Amino acid sequence: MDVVWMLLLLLLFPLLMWTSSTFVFYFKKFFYVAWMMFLAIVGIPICLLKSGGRDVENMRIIRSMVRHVKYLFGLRIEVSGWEHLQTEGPYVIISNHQSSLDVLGMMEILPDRCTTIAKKELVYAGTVGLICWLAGIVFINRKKTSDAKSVMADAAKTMLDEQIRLWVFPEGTRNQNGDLLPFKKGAFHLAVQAQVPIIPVVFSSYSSFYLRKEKQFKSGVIRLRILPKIETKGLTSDEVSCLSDQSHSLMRTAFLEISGLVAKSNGPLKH
Ligand SMILES: CCCCCCCCCCCCCCCC(=O)SCCNC(=O)CCNC(=O)[C@H](O)C(C)(C)COP(=O)(O)OP(=O)(O)OC[C@H]1O[C@@H](n2cnc3c(N)ncnc32)[C@H](O)[C@@H]1OP(=O)(O)O
Ligand SMILES: CCCCCCCC/C=C\CCCCCCCC(=O)OC[C@@H](O)COP(=O)(O)O
Repeated sequence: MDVVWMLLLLLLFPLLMWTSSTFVFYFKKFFYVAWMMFLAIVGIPICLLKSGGRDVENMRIIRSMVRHVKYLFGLRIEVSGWEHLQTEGPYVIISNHQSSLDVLGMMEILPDRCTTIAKKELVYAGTVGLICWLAGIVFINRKKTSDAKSVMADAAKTMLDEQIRLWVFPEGTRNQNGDLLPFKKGAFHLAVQAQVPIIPVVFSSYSSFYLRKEKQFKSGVIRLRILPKIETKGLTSDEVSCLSDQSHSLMRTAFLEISGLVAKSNGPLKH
């Protein structure tokens, strides 16, 4: 009897994959999380053996372990502006944030000694949380601004002391509304406090292959554009809003361009 059920399931799986895009969506999402969890199980002992604990150098291990994942999902990543990452010393990378799939693009271009700022809930994400901690990810409590500010002020000092680069998602949350959300200020305070440049990175819209509401997850292309660095030397906290607006405007223009979208004067964005 068990064999009959097994055979039925084996037949049902390709049938569902062939006929139901909703099934494909849930299967791919499940597989993405499961595969990352599995990679983390393999990666954790490697990190521990190589560096003995929490160390930004562990990001190299994550980077090399995650690079093949795009092929499993039929995703192609096209990068432009590599030359803008040829910057010595610490800097802050800012990018838009659409989904946990951003990790794939991130690992495609992640410079050495670069870690990220993440919500504290991620540390509890099983093996993925543990490997994130081992790779020096800085966890913040978004609900307590004062705590988040002090963690980020410490990060500004650590960046300089230990020559570390930090990747921040200034929208502060995942967003797939076809445009950028207004930016939170933390990334810009961080760069000004450390007096380091900001390098904006823009991911094109995922709407041609990944739609959360419509339950669609197809093959597709992610365009990643690295923009020229923005210097912060000599700037003070008074200029943070201006810096944030300037970055937002540059990134929004690039986002629309690489996503093939046009902004209507008062209406929604259209392909
Ligand atoms: C091998 C297997 C691998 C497995 C796989 C591994 C994957 C390995 C990659 C993982 C990758 C993870 C990816 C995670 C991705 C996320 O978790 S995204 C979510 C977490 N990140 C963030 O939220 C970062 C952005 N947020 C911020 O920076 C926010 O500003 C803060 C710090 C949270 C504060 O938030 P807020 O209070 O809501 O907002 P905001 O309006 O910015 O600030 C309020 C006031 O405080 C001031 N302020 C803000 N920040 C500061 C500051 N630092 N200093 C002084 N004043 C400040 C502002 O200026 C503002 O004052 P006004 O200008 O209005 O007077
Ligand atoms: C105890 C088990 C919990 C299981 C949780 C599964 C964790 C995800 C596992 C594999 C995915 C690999 C990529 C992990 C990094 C993605 C982090 C991420 O995208 O976090 C969301 C955060 O940016 C914004 O969150 P909100 O949209 O504000 O909320």
